[in-house]
Amino acid sequence: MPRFAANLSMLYPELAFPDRFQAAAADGFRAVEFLFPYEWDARELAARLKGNGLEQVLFNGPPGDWNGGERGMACLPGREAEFRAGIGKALAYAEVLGCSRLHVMAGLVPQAQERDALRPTYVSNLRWAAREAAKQGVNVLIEPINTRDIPRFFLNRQDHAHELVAEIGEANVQVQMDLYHCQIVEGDVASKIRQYLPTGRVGHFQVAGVPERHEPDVGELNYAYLFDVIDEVSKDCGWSGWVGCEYRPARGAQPRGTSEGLGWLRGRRA
Ligand SMILES: O=C(O)C(=O)[C@H](O)CO
Ligand SMILES: [Mg+2]
Repeated sequence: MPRFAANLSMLYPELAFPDRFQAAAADGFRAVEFLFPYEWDARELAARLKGNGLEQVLFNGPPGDWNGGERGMACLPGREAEFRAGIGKALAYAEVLGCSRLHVMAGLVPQAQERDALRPTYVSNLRWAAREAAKQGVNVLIEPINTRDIPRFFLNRQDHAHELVAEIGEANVQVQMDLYHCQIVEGDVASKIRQYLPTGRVGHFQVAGVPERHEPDVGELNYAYLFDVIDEVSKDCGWSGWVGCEYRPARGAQPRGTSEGLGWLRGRRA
């Protein structure tokens, strides 16, 4: 059975962020992920994890000016110093949270620039981040994201991500395979799991229904089937990572809306 982690940036929206740890544990989760922890003290978050018996399995590096529309800095020439400072900050959080996966967002292709022209900057930034992360046993993850949600995002396809991982050439760089984005951009999701999971280069999965990004049992993807594929391939190749539940509960911020939407998970937990 896949192991499922609650994404606390999206689940339990009716609760204050620090209270979501307890809610996730009460719903039977043993692990969590979230996007950005930086407005919270790392020690306070570590205490929430410990107090609720939870493991932190993933979070994101600083994305640049998120409210101003930025979605990462890794591909942006001229932002290297800020990128490196952000990785330093993220790794300090990773240490305190005991987290071994860091998602580094690629960033947007600036207007009037070609994606390929940004590749050297992206590769060199990721290589630097990976070497820093390796010093504390952290894996750096890169995630293809669909361009409907994030227009002009640098990284959209699984094949592009795996090509870049090979070019970066560091053992601790892996792909965060978000099946929601994968279905929107390219489809053929089960075949892609079978193609990429055995390579050892998939570090984490994330799931959500398509197209609304609600619970996995809402929408066009058959997750019961896909979880069986992950199970089957994992057994063959010895993969033992996590599946992040990164969706917006269909019942929105209604009290207990997240918990009531977890029916899809019943009987599926490792
Ligand atoms: O949007 C996603 O799918 C993510 O996983 C990012 O971390 C946030 O954009
Ligand atoms: Mg994702």
